[in-house]
Amino acid sequence: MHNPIDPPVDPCTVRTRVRVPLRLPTGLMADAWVSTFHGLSDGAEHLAVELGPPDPGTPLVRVHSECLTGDVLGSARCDCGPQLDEALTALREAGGVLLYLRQEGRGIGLYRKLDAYRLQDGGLDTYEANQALGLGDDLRDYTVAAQMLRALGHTCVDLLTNNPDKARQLTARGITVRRTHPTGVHINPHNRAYLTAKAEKTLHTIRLHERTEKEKIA
Ligand SMILES: Nc1nc2c(ncn2[C@@H]2O[C@H](COP(=O)(O)OP(=O)(O)OP(=O)(O)O)[C@@H](O)[C@H]2O)c(=O)[nH]1
Ligand SMILES: [Zn+2]
Repeated sequence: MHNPIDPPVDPCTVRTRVRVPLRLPTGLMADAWVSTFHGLSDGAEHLAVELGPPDPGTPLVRVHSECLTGDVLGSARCDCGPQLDEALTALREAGGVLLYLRQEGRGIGLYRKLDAYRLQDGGLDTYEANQALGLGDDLRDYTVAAQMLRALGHTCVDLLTNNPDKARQLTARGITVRRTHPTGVHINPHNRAYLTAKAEKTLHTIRLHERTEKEKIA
């Protein structure tokens, strides 16, 4: 877990390494530029993707934690895939930055997340499963997100998230969060219990009474 009394890491040690265009298919308004970094405090290969109109002033920022099962494979056990799609659309329109953080499984890694899924299929919720594995509820530290934003020249942002801890940690790391925009609610029968646990235990701003069109029909 993030420790609020950790001293801030010197942001001047972090700088972009390369910044290259992704060469998106035409028709998507503008290209996306992907940046890598030198000196990130956890040494992992996090990515920043700048989208939409350049120089948007206070950029819209999505701090997205890696979820291979949801982002890439389309798993409906969580809401990560639809959140990523939604963020990419919003960023293309408004102009902003996606920070794609390599924090799979809220920081416990892919294999242990799948261990946790097995425990959840036995009746534990997402946090109880982490605890049964001897792990904290959420191991994510967003120091690297603050470092990446500073290296890109952003110290004031609008944040797209339902997770209050992201704004709290960024603020503690010297980034001004001017506004927080909630993401949409992407509920389905397979992720309802997961989203309920997030709303009740970690106070994610998710309006659970909203039902998907599919659920209304079922
Ligand atoms: N340990 C664990 N990690 C999970 C589980 N389901 C999704 N994740 C991971 O959780 C991370 C996404 O976190 P979420 O809590 O869904 O959302 P958030 O990033 O806190 O908040 P938002 O900004 O609103 O999306 C990704 O790294 C996923 O791999 C699970 O059941 N157990
Ligand atoms: Zn996910």
